[in-house]
Amino acid sequence: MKIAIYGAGSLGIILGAYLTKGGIPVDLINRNALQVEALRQQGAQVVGSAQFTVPVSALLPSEMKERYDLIFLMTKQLDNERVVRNLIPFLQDDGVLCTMQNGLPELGIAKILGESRVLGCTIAWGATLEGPGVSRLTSELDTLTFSLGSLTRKKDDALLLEVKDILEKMGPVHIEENFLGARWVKLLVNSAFSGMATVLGCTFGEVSQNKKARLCAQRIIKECIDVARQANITIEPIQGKDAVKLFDYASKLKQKLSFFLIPFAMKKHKNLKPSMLQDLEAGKPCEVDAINGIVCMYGKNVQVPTPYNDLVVETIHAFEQGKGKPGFENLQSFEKLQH
Ligand SMILES: NC(=O)C1=CN([C@@H]2O[C@H](COP(=O)(O)OP(=O)(O)OC[C@H]3O[C@@H](n4cnc5c(N)ncnc54)[C@H](OP(=O)(O)O)[C@@H]3O)[C@@H](O)[C@H]2O)C=CC1
Ligand SMILES: CC(C)(CO)C(=O)C(=O)O
Repeated sequence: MKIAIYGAGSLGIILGAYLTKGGIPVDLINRNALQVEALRQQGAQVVGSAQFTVPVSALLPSEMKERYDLIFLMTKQLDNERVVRNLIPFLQDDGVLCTMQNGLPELGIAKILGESRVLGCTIAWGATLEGPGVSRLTSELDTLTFSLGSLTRKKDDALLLEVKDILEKMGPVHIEENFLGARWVKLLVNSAFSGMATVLGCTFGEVSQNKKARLCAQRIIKECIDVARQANITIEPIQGKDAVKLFDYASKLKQKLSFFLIPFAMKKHKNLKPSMLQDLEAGKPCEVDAINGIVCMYGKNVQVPTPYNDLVVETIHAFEQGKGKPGFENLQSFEKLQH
């Protein structure tokens, strides 16, 4: 199987390093010439929770010549239509694209490639680019899990099983038949913790320790659960935890319990710094429309209000336009929503 990672940055360098180390040849493709040069000269360097360096095959998009059976898509979800259309000539006629992006990217990509040629995978671990060819694994080693699926394929589908074997060179892969439900649980985590940590300029741990920030995260989780329920989506567990059971509430008592549980649920992920915040710090636009924005869009469609998600989107877009910056002072505007 001829395989590529398209958009080998924070995540892609780490996945590429693990696959290559595990004996799966893979091309790491990136538009940034410095990255490609460093990957060629020094190899893919993983630092942080795991530390190793592996010689890899790295290419610029202009150097792509082959047609791939499987492309892992790891660019940010800002320009997906153009990126995916440009990849069509580099996919075999029966080749598939597996998007590892956050949000709900499969639906848009399926409109371009057709449902049968799109796989999706949620990644429950985190990574931060440290420099050309170097990426820091920020999650603990027992959380390097993947949730793999598609809009149409069953659990025993041969292709899903083949991709599972490939990804298991890095960590456990769960094939998810209710794949949208698996997407929604990651969307819930990203909306609440990536959203708030980006607004406040902090880590997941700091969101859950600060009671005002935790309250906002709790409300965002509740909005996601309410929207998904109204849209007939059954949210799946993540890393063995059932977010709906833990965090949905109809009574004051359950609401208090859910608030109390948040720091425990986030313990293993306390050091995560969201990729949205990393983008803002690098002066780049971020994926907020594909994360909190998607929840707001679904909310409108099913008529469930999403005021906390709306304010995250509004606040982060303001930062992108140079109005304000991430910091705990932004909690003030969220406090107004409680009245
Ligand atoms: N980082 C994380 O911890 C996690 C990220 N995700 C998701 O995974 C996806 C990738 O994230 P991440 O690895 O952080 O992203 P990065 O921005 O670190 O990596 C993407 C890389 O792709 C390059 N790129 C962008 N557009 C193109 C293009 N058209 N052609 C070739 N190369 C391109 C970028 O270059 P340039 O620098 O020039 O933009 C960048 O180096 C996102 O959807 C994110 O939400 C999911 C879980 C965790
Ligand atoms: C929070 C994290 C690292 C979880 O995998 C993530 O999805 C992101 O930063 O985009």
